[in-house]
Amino acid sequence: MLLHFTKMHGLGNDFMVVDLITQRARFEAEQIRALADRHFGVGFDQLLTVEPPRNPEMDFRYRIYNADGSEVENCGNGARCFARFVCDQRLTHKREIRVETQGGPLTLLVENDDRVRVDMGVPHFEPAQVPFSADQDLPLHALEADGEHLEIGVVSMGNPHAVLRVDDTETAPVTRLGAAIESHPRFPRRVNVGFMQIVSRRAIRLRVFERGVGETLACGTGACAAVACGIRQGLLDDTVDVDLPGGRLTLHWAGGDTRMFMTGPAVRVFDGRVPLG
Ligand SMILES: N[C@@H](CCC[C@H](N)C(=O)O)C(=O)O
Repeated sequence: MLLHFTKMHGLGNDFMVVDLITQRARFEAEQIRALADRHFGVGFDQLLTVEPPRNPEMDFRYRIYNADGSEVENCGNGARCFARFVCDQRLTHKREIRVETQGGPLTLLVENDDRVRVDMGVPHFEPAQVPFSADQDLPLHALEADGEHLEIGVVSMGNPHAVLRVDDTETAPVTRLGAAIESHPRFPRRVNVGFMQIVSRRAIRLRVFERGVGETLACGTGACAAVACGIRQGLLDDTVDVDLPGGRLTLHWAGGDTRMFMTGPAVRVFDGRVPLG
């Protein structure tokens, strides 16, 4: 059987997008790992599937799988590509699209200039919701990883994030510390790890070591997590430009129980077909 897919990216965080409304397939973790392989497969950070909603109030179900085959709760750059995909494929005529994810509902707003704005929901800092093992809900938690004493912010954007402040993202030990924190026993479901450099109250630089992938060129939920932690720590204003290795996202969060908004591009690269055994 040949499976149709579209290769897309959001700031270089790349995706294989599969329409499971007009075609049928089921993915095993091993197949996903083979498809994600950059030498022997299609090559991607995440596989995104477009499915009919289970909840009739939603327009679509949006499922996300990391390159290691694990299914995850949320993907911000993927959400923008998902919106662009369902519009381009004429699966909807709406410009405001409601999708259900494992991490909760998301609203995607397709703008006229090829950019997509996503309502990313409310950041949750309570350790149990991340999940992270800690007695108290603090802006910064002490963590020992790879022989270092670190201070991290933790937050759930539907998926788990740890945010570490660094002086310079260029020289930050992203691979070494990212891997140590990703699989730290205090994060029972593993974690995405952001390395945030504060440039001003309205601008940060960020590199993210993603759970189940490694370092990517951009991470949308990672950008939300860094800005949420930075605002909670009193370091940032409510609107922040986030410069990632793959480009810029703009984030807005008014704090507390308000919802966070992310704006950025979504690019279609090519369409293809692969055999699926
Ligand atoms: N690239 C993503 C996040 C994808 C999921 C993440 N690796 C996880 O395991 O939670 C984004 O843009 O948010």
